[in-house]
Amino acid sequence: MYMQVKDLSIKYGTKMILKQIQMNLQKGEVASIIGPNGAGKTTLLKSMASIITVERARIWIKDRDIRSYSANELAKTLGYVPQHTAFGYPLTVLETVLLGRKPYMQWNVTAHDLEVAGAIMERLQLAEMAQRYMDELSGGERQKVLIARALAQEPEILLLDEPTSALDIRHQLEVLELVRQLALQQQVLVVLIMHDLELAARYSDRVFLLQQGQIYASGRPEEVFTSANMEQVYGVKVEIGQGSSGLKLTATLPESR
Ligand SMILES: Nc1ncnc2c1ncn2[C@@H]1O[C@H](COP(=O)(O)OP(=O)(O)OP(=O)(O)O)[C@@H](O)[C@H]1O
Repeated sequence: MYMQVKDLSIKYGTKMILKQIQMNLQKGEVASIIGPNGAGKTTLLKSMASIITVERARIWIKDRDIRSYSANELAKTLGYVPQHTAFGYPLTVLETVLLGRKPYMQWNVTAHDLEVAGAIMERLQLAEMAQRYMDELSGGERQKVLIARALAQEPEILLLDEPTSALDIRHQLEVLELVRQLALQQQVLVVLIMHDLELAARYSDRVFLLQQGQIYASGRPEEVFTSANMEQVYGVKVEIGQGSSGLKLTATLPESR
């Protein structure tokens, strides 16, 4: 097993936020975490990224407790893109992407670092804005730069918290196609938090449905996206059909007819 979450529980004050989470994740798969607002998705992803430190050996990467990784080792292994990032000082797009190379650098940016950053920026169509400042970008452009920074780390695990939330439909598909390719071609493990259930179904090999800090269901998209699960967890009526590009979910409030 490549990455494991073993019996993870997390409390804020007296409130249990995560309860006995178990996940076994393989190399090369795209896994989505879904669930209603406040279910604990971000808390789970932050624990997996070691942003939240857990007290016991609950998160394992390649059979090693995540707490035994040095910061540098972890940055080469795992890239994490949060939902929101605050920038303390002005950086250009290129400088931001190059920050992703930091775990590999000695003193200076090498030609190879520039090459890696350049290739990723080309792939995400950011090359033309390389010299622009982050605070001059649109929300979607900024989101793509942060994904590019994580990719520049050349991580084996990519954890993305709602990576497509600020993107228009074309850029959503581009980013999701890109992560699927990374999983398929470079065997990267990708874990996404997604609110768009149809996109989650389409791009994930596996889905973890969270409800009030617990995994309510997990499995292949067609196993998890059932009317019963959706109604139970989201409190909506969902008709599930087969569209041309995957599952089609039509949700209605239970009281509406
Ligand atoms: N630092 C914190 N201190 C106390 N409570 C917190 C903290 N961070 C999150 N919570 C609470 O933990 C619960 C889970 O939050 P989390 O952000 O993990 O949910 P989520 O599933 O990602 O939600 P969303 O879909 O709205 O982003 C929420 O009730 C939230 O209010």
